[in-house]
Amino acid sequence: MTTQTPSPSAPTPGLPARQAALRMLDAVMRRGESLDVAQHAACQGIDERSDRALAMAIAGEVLRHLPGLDLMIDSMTRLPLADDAKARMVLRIMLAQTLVLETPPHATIATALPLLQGGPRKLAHGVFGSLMRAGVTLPAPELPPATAHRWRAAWGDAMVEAAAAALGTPPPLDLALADAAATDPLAAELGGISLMPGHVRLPRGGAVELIPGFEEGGWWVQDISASLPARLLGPSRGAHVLDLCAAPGGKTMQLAASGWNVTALDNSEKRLRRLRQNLKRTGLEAQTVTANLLEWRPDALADAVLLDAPCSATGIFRRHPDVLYRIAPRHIEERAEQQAVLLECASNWVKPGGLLVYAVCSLEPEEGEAVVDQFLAADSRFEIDPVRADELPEGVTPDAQGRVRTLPGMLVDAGGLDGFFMARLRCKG
Ligand SMILES: C[S@@+](CC[C@H](N)C(=O)[O-])C[C@H]1O[C@@H](n2cnc3c(N)ncnc32)[C@H](O)[C@@H]1O
Repeated sequence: MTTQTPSPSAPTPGLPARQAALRMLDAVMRRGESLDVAQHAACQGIDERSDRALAMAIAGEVLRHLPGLDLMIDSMTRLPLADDAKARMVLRIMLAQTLVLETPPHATIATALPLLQGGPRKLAHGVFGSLMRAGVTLPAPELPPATAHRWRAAWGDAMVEAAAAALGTPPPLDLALADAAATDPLAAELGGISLMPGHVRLPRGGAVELIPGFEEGGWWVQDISASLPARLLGPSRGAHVLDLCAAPGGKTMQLAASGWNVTALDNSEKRLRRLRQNLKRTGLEAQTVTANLLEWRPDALADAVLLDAPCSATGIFRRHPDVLYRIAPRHIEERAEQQAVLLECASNWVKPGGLLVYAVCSLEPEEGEAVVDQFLAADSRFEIDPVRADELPEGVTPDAQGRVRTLPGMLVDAGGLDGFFMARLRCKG
């Protein structure tokens, strides 16, 4: 048997995944890109799916645990490393690898230290080695101070504690079913639970394509919170609904499955392609329109309009912890301005007596409650159509005005849910 020694120019095995993780983190923290977008460029040239998944896992875990990792690093340096120092980021990667992903320390050193080629490798090696010898363990996850401060002011201490706990808990995988009657059999088959008809929750994510029934298309992945806005329109017998800002189509599929005649509009052709693929897989139907909502006119007023407006997406921080580091107050302000304009536009396409549902997957009241309050104060054509408790899963209740706000801390024993805001408005007859 011969042993092959790697040629001196061969890359260290495992290094490309760490390089990609470093590039992704740089894109999120410096350029404000989302991890999903950053992943594409950062993983160029990495062929193995498992390496791309590892890069994503490392970057995600760094973001999930960042304040705690920084505390450890700072405990071992005489002077704190600059926030954006490469050595700090590499140390974060090393600690996340070993403490979260359970890579043995020697393998972490071999695969991550080369990221500091020509830089302070000795320092990083020393800090990491000292922390390992001290037997450090991972502290409980924490929100970044700016987010914690903002959410504490909006929702109180208990919400901030619940959000930090949610950050450290792998979120479950929710399936939305085309046929609500199939709920119990599917839950039994997949070993899941159901919180509402048409909903099945599996304990955690994984390769969705490998879940039995994926090819048959009887369900799609959708957090229970994200399924609530379309549920507020109820079933229909072919009435016309405009699903505005529709892609990739979770709500389009719900509406089509509930009997609505759906026109699904989005300004992103790329995202609409995914919507069409989703419709094809599930065998559901909708007309699709690629257009900027602000420049489009429908042929006729609709019986109902659903506006799932673009937002900061801070409500999905459990699955996308990068939002915690990308979203600043100025982004929230910009989004809120855009949402007000989109809501005003969408309201013009509702028939008298028809319904308008406004929704955002944001935990910022400026993008939810405030947008609807402002709209109603300026537009006397609409009034709130209060949501009833029996339209929601047990443990989620409408607010005093009949709007719905889902927060970390709700349904915790069942695995929690994403943060959403939604309101159902009626166009006065
Ligand atoms: C929150 S996502 C929609 C998610 C979708 N409703 C679902 O359930 O799968 C917001 C969408 O708004 C679209 N969008 C943003 N600005 C738009 C505009 N001016 N006109 C049309 N679509 C827009 C984005 O491309 C994005 O797909």
